[in-house]
Amino acid sequence: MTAAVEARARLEFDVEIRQETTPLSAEDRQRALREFDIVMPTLGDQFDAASFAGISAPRCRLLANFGVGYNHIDVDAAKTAGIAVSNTPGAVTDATADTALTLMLMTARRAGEGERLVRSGQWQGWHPTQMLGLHLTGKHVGIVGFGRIGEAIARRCHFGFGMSVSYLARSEKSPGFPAVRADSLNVLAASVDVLVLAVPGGAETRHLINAGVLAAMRPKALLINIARGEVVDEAALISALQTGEIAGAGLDVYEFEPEVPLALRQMEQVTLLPHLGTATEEVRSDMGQLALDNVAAFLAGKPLISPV
Ligand SMILES: NC(=O)C1=CN([C@@H]2O[C@H](COP(=O)(O)OP(=O)(O)OC[C@H]3O[C@@H](n4cnc5c(N)ncnc54)[C@H](O)[C@@H]3O)[C@@H](O)[C@H]2O)C=CC1
Ligand SMILES: O=CC(=O)O
Repeated sequence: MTAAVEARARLEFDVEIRQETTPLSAEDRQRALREFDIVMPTLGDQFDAASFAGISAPRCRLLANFGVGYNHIDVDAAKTAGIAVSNTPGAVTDATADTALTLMLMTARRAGEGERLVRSGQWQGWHPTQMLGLHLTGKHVGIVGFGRIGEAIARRCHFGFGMSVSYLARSEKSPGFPAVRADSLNVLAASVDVLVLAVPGGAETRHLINAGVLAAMRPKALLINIARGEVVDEAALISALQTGEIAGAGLDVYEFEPEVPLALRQMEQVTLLPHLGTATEEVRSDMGQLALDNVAAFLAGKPLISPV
């Protein structure tokens, strides 16, 4: 956690701060539930049903997740064990939308490929048809999942790039700029130049983007994923990229994170980021402060600020 968050945590609570950056092991998770009143996990810490089942009387009463996505926590199993869950919505929205736009621009304009060329010392100089990419201005973007981040991406696309916006959502939205709700995922996939994923992870959205959806996309279209890796069938994505069914992809998240298949790493038309969505000092501080606000509210017997 950032220095400001750590300082506040130490000032207000009796804390143990884990220094390792690797995910908690099964043993660590059980110890955490057994020994602490409140645990602040993050996205690699798999609090699955087994983590709770193994403990008869956990001391833990709150999992104050550091992050908005909570697909790594079995919330039903936590609640059955008497443990509440909170997350950090809002704090992450703009930074994650910015990362989506970074991936869109980098992939559309072949920025990674261009940078690799310059770094290799092989660049021969400007010429009229060198490394031509996709002009995003005026194109059609489709957003899968029109929540906080999906809408923030759409706003950037509309106001920044004059793109037309369509989205897939469970209900009609009124974002304050033109945006059309699509009838189905396949209809959306077939009609856009860039398909951006902004749904939560979890069983309901696992492999939402499968071979069928990729086949529906236009050959010049790009897929951008800032959601969760498991939302995309990664093997199907690799195949779609290899056969030219789609033109490129920009990924911040991976199905078996942090493993990134060699096939993806070898493809020039793919932009790969190491889950950087919220990675700014300010945003990680805001996330930590919100997580601590939840802790403080919980300990004061007040309602959680952002319960899951
Ligand atoms: N790459 C990164 O570093 C980050 C990734 N994320 C991911 O982004 C996700 C979204 O975050 P927020 O926008 O804050 O959440 P949100 O809850 O505001 O938005 C998610 C939207 O997706 C919709 N949705 C869920 N299942 C759907 C489906 N099958 N079809 C269509 N719509 C569906 C929901 O109704 C909701 O409107 C998080 O759950 C997290 O997994 C969030 C922050 C950073
Ligand atoms: O992936 C990050 C999150 O906040 O969720």
